[in-house]
Amino acid sequence: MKLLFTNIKELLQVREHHVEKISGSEMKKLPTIKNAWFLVEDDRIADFGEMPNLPNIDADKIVDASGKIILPCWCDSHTHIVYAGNREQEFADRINGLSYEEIANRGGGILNSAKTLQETPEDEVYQQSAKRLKEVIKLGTGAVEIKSGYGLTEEGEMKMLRVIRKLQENYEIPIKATFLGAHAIPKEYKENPAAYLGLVINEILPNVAEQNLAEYIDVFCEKGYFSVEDTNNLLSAAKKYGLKPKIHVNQFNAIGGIKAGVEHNALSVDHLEVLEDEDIEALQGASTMPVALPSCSLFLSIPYTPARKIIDAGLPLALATDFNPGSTPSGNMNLVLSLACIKMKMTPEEAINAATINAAYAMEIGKTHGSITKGKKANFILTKEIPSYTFLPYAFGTNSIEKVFINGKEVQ
Ligand SMILES: N=CN[C@@H](CCC(=O)O)C(=O)O
Ligand SMILES: [Zn+2]
Repeated sequence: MKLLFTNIKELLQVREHHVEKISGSEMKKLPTIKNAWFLVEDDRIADFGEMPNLPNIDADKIVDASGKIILPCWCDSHTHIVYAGNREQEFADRINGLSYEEIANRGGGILNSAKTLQETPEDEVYQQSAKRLKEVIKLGTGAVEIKSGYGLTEEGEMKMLRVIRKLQENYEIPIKATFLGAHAIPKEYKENPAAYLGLVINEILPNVAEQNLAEYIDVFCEKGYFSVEDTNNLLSAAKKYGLKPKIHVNQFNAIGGIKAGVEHNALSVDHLEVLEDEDIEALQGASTMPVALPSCSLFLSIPYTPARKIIDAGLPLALATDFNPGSTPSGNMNLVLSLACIKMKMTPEEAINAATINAAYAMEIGKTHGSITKGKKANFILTKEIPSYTFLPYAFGTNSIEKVFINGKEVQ
């Protein structure tokens, strides 16, 4: 099946060759072709170029994309899409003055979602999660990472990871699974948190690895959750099973988690709302991708990750949603882009690079996704008629997407 798009106003993120990641001032450059054609053959990007040079192509279908833009789908490298129920009562409690921390301390927060998850049958968790996945694909997301972490028992964590596996089997987009057993201390372990970490390391992790249910290991490295020492112990244990770290660090406090992550060759360090100079230093020269989650900052009214400080230090940056019931009940990457521009002062070019190529790096799918490159998977967005690509983050809250294509097929 050959699908040809003609008269495209602008084709974005065009890379002749695969680029691993984009750092520092390079992030301001977004390669594009104006007045372009774009050929998809089956599930792959076959060719592209400028309209005046369009060769004679025997296409099965031709789409006139006049006034419209084509760009690679967003890659969302940090989500908690698999969960049960919601936490809108906590949202109301926060409006009435309680903080996220106060809600967590009285047994709400992650523990609240863990209770609901444990009580909800696996198939029901699957149905609720699949609904969210379908919703975000329609919003232009063509790859997601999904974490466990609302089980907090062996049974609960395995249940979540099995749901992720079922999503992997039933959906065509790349889905990466992350084991986040060390997300919070269950209340039964309040007096003995070390015993819970022991359970995660000695019981659940080996089981997860044996059943090959996760590729990555995550931990909430934060005051009141897991210390840097806990993080080191968990990441060392996970390494033996071949699980690479992608970790939650520096959300509320800078306690040295970034350095620990880099020392363990973490694929990414995520959140970074609170960032000190030594954290930036730790990231210099590392292969670890910093990941910002601006819709979490919006929802919790916490600081935004200092993108300028990160990028101006020559580092790369990726953007993700953090879709979860407590801190970010939204999986809309388009909103993430707008927030990155409006609140973090990223240029539209930087934001698009962060949500495509760098995001693909943060989930190790860069060879097949994240750019318009011949041979890569045909996961792309066709916009409505819009004046320019800057309109995408500018018109926040407007859905500028006309169609989404996954593996060359239009998402219905
Ligand atoms: N910070 C840790 N975990 C999630 C929030 C979890 C929750 O509140 O349910 C996050 O990334 O924001
Ligand atoms: Zn998260």
